[in-house]
Amino acid sequence: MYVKICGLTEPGHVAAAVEAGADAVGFVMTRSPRQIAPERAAELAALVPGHVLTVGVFRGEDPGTVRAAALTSGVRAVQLHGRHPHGDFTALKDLGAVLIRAVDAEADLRCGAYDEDLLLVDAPHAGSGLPWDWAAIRGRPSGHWLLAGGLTPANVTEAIAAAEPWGVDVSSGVEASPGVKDPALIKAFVKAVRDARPAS
Ligand SMILES: O=C(O)c1ccccc1NCC(=O)[C@H](O)[C@H](O)COP(=O)(O)O
Repeated sequence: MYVKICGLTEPGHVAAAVEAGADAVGFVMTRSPRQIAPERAAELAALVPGHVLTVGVFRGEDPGTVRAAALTSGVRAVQLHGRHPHGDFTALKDLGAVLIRAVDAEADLRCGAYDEDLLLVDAPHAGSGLPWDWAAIRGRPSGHWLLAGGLTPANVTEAIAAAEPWGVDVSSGVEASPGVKDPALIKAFVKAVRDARPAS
């Protein structure tokens, strides 16, 4: 099961995510309590070993703005939240980055429908930390997709069993306070995911 830890802002927290065994780490470069500048994301991304995917997170920005931030930060993946048109993904293809389409459960849940490489199915308000009815989408998303929204070390086992995702993503659930990650919670989250078995 793939694990992404999102909303990292500090070198120590990036190190904690890598050490815990995360597959991907996210840097939010859009309005958020976790927002960092592309230049700061570049400093953090430089600390991440090659086997861990660095992801730049955006919401509603035009492709030109996303492209500039992705190039400055050097992230290897771009995550677009909201109802971006197909053309926004097409316009970013030549970046060579992994493209992640992040949507709520009401959207088209076929991974690849917008030429994206990965789908992320999230709560209606990204980064809110609010759980939602994960079981309601069981069997609907296709392809490689990540479940997000209100996950914590305590509930991620249940969420995986309910929705049967390919991977999971967390931000608030591994924080001591909004925007401040807790290394112990990061470690506990990754361990819980590694120990979890999707329901058969
Ligand atoms: O984290 C944010 O504040 C954020 C703001 C705007 C767009 C996206 C954002 N986060 C993206 C993520 O991938 C989060 O990890 C995901 O929404 C889950 O968040 P949470 O419910 O806090 O675990």
